[in-house]
Amino acid sequence: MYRPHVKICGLKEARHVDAVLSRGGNEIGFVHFPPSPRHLEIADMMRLRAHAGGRALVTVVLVDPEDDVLTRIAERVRPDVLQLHGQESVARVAEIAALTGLSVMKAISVSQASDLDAFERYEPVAHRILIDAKRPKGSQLPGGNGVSFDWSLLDDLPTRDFTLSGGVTPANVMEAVRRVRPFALDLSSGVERAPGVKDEGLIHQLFDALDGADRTIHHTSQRPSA
Ligand SMILES: O=C(O)c1ccccc1N[C@@H]1O[C@H](COP(=O)(O)O)[C@@H](O)[C@H]1O
Repeated sequence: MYRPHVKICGLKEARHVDAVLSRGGNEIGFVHFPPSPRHLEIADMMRLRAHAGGRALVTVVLVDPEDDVLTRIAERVRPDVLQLHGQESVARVAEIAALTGLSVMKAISVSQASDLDAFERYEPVAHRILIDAKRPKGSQLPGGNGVSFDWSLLDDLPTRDFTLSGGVTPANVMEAVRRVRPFALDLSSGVERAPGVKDEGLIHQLFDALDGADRTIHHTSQRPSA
């Protein structure tokens, strides 16, 4: 039976952390990037991290972070994963992993097949790769824009060991699971009623959809072959 690892990102309130964890979410993400409507200061991330305890992986999303920010976050928030969502080079990703001793998930942005060349370049230095849509024109944010990309571009990737993000919602999550079959899914805007405002009802709708997917895939795989 297959259900992807689920990360819900951009959480700002304990009640939303609880909603995600009550439905079996595997990973929660906090954004530390001041232009984002989901930005949290270090003290807020520490509070929510303590609230989550060991119930899920905790990830902090950063965009081209300086060493002093990395050190403060590693020491004070103590996340399990750092998500690097900026223009960090391969060498810089390796440096950040060594500096912090944390798992690093590098985001790569895709709008055409050649963008996936980055996958092979980052794979040797990043513990995980996240594949997101390119930012739309005019957006200040490199992620969290609620836009997806053509998932058929992923058909030729030789692995499913990546995190799919960008515009995943309760309405299309089943299609993402069936079409792409990624190790993990990551979403933020899809469970919000406005930018940066999570909606408990949408969080439940997402997991309801995934629970339905569980059953469908299980039945199909149990069917005896003719
Ligand atoms: O969510 C943000 O505000 C954000 C800011 C800066 C970098 C990344 C950000 N979010 C990440 O973007 C993707 C896709 O989000 P969405 O579901 O399309 O809204 C996800 O990985 C978030 O972690």
